[in-house]
Amino acid sequence: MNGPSSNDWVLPAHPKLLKGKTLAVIVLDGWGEQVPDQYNAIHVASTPTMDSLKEGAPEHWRLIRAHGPAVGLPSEDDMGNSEVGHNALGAGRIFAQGAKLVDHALETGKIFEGAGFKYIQECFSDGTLHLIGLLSDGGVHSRYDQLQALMRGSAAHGAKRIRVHALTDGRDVLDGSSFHFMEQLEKDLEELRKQGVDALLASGGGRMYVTMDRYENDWNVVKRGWDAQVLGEAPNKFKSGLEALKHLKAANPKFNDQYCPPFVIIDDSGKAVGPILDGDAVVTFNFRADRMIMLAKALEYEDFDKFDRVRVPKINYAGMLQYDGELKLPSRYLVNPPEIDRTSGEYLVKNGVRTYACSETVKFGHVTFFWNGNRSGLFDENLECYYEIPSDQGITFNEQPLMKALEIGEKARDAILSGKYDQVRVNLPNGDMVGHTGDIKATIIACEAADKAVKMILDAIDQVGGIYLVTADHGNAEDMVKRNPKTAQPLLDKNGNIQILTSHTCWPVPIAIGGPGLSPGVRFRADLPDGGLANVAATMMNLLGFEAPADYEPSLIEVVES
Ligand SMILES: O=C(O)[C@@H](CO)OP(=O)(O)O
Ligand SMILES: [Mn+2]
Ligand SMILES: [Mn+2]
Repeated sequence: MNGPSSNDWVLPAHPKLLKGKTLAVIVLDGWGEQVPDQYNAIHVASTPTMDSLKEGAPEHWRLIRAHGPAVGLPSEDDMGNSEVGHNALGAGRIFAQGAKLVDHALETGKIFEGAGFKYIQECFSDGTLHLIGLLSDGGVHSRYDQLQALMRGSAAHGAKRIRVHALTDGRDVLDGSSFHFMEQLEKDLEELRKQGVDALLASGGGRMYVTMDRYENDWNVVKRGWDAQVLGEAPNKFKSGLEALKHLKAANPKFNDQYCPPFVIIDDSGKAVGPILDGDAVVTFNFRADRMIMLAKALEYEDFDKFDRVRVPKINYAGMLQYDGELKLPSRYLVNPPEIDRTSGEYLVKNGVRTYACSETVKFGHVTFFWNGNRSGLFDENLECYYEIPSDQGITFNEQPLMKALEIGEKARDAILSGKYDQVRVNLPNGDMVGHTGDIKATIIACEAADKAVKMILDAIDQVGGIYLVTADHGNAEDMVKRNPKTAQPLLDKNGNIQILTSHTCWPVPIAIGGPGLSPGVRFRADLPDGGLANVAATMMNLLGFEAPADYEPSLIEVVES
């Protein structure tokens, strides 16, 4: 759909709510609502500010859906994630997301008829098809069944030589599950070999240490992957993926899937079996954008100075999707991305709303790029300021659970007090980033830090007579163990240890509104019990004094006579 004509961008004034109140929009990353037990880090943490907001229920505090179809994912079993969560928050409508679009393209076989695949296919007669991505069925960045279908379909469509470059997960799925996925991959590759396709694993490494950095936090991560995938070089060399994982784990008591060191697979003569060479085809098979963009740049850009690529092979490269609509990156892709248009950010800027958005690097793109429908950059440099606080590099965030929460709080406070902005939007990463480490103690500290940052922002809103809207993009820190779905009791592994959950969850997230600028008659409607993240954009527009576009999901608030 094309954008409306310039007149259509005008949002009508809300009949009852006035413009001119500063609105703080706070997104707590990975902050859901779940049973209050010892494995709920948010519950255990001292979070007086968030607790006090809860007292406003049901008129000023409620829960909203942040997973599954409510955010455009295939099923109720799909946990939420930052991409789909911030897309829904910013766009005010539910778009079928990457996971679903790829499923459809594979089920119908359309993926193999598209221009992207045809481009890849050009290399099949003489070159190798390389598939790089996350080995997981988490459904956040990739899914194993999609990789399977892509390998089989490519073979059926003429690929003679396939090399997989696998990134182990342990973040969207249980730590340790890389062994299971690697075993499955090796079986599937063997099956292909039986059918006459020369199919092998070529390299591997853990997602957080190899390749899948985001927002240019640490190019070394991408370089490690480049060396293994393209140059066929890594400090660790093995004959098979399983052998690699077993050895690396045995060698390091702290080994985990997310931080597995890079390795390459070698043949009997000690030569890497699958470096990327001139004339090869490459597909990055993750559907999610943020953690593939840096590699896409390294693979596609002629001018590139982020690290020494040593050798830049002439390849036909396609992403599973196009990851950045504004940069048109990558230029070739197998499946069209969701066309997220007319986002609230674009509307608001066209209606003169001045916006300040801030987070630290690891989540900076969430409140900007994802919020704006996977679009880089500002809509209007005169009305917007996006501020990035550099994240710590090279650490797992349980080592530094405070992260930059207080710095984000300070920046937001200053932006609010400056009077220069109508909307001040932040993402507070702590619950999520520390929750992903599986370290419960550190996650508790992380949640306390996020709560303090919320307080700083709410205090500033108090001072200027503004309004706040506090919510989250999906669950994480509220549930740190894998549970028996029937009893909710923690599940034990074969050694009798509690299984730690490093992933997001399917739990709902809170939303709270308030502040001295909130009209007394404003309250959450009772007739939207299934409301989700996509209902937030219209709510924000109302709080800023506008009616939302007619096709946005309905606002969560109503104004009653008080
Ligand atoms: O770290 C990430 O990439 C995901 C989990 O895979 O988390 P989030 O969606 O919160 O960014
Ligand atoms: Mn998130
Ligand atoms: Mn996360």
